[in-house]
Amino acid sequence: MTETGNESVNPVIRISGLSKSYGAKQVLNNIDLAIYPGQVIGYIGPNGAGKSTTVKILCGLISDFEGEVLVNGVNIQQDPVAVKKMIGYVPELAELYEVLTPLEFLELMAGLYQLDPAISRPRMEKMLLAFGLGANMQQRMDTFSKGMRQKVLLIAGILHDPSIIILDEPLSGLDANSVIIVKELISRLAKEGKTIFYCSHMMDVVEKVSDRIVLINQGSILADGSFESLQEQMGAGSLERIFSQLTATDNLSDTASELIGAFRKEGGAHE
Ligand SMILES: Nc1ncnc2c1ncn2[C@@H]1O[C@H](COP(=O)(O)OP(=O)(O)OP(=O)(O)O)[C@@H](O)[C@H]1O
Repeated sequence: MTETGNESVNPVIRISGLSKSYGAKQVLNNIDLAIYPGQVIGYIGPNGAGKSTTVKILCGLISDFEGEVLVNGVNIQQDPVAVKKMIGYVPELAELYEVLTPLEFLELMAGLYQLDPAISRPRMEKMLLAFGLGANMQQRMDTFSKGMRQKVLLIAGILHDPSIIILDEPLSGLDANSVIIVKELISRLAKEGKTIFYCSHMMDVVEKVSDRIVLINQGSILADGSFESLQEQMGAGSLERIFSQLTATDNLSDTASELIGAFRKEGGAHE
């Protein structure tokens, strides 16, 4: 399956022969991937496939790997600081310095990115308001719900207006209205030419927001293309179905029966 997107321009991210082992365990196996400006990449795969490891390498958090990663032509192993400035990373779970208010935390982040307060302050206030956190700007974050924290993380990740945004399960804990806002935000950022690398297990959302889906399993790319092209190749309707066709080793219905069976005594009586 092939890449999609504007291949007449240089890729924003070029990954060549990327392999990574933890001790004796190889978790990424010779990955090649070229990602183009404005693409929304849905990066999917089963638990343990190697998604977070790829993301950590792209964000410069893991530097001991084989192969080459170029971000806008900059080699990440040679100049990780330059690459970090181009990338916004929104992790699923992160330390938020919970004794701070969202404004204090975002100002700290803006300082790390060396942003001009005249630009960053109104930007963070507008985003907090848009996410319905206007009344909580001066409230310590240890009183925040999971979804409220996730919104602050999201704002922190895009505050410096990066050209590449890496989102790791960004919708985790968000309510239905906030999910709509984030999906809309992703599509508008992509229209502005930003490149989005979106990791998620929520197949229905990946199907809708991504214009290119890359599926990895056991550290290798199994599929790469638009949702429509994957549908055509696999003869399957939903991304959930395509995912399980490509990655499930067992019959999932039998597995569910086994799990239910674990709650029953021999002979079928319920505990
Ligand atoms: N620091 C580490 N030390 C040793 N093994 C690790 C380490 N981090 C990850 N692994 C292993 O590498 C493999 C890939 O992990 P990774 O976190 O990249 O998967 P993932 O696709 O993000 O999974 P999930 O969907 O469950 O988050 C797994 O087998 C995991 O156990």
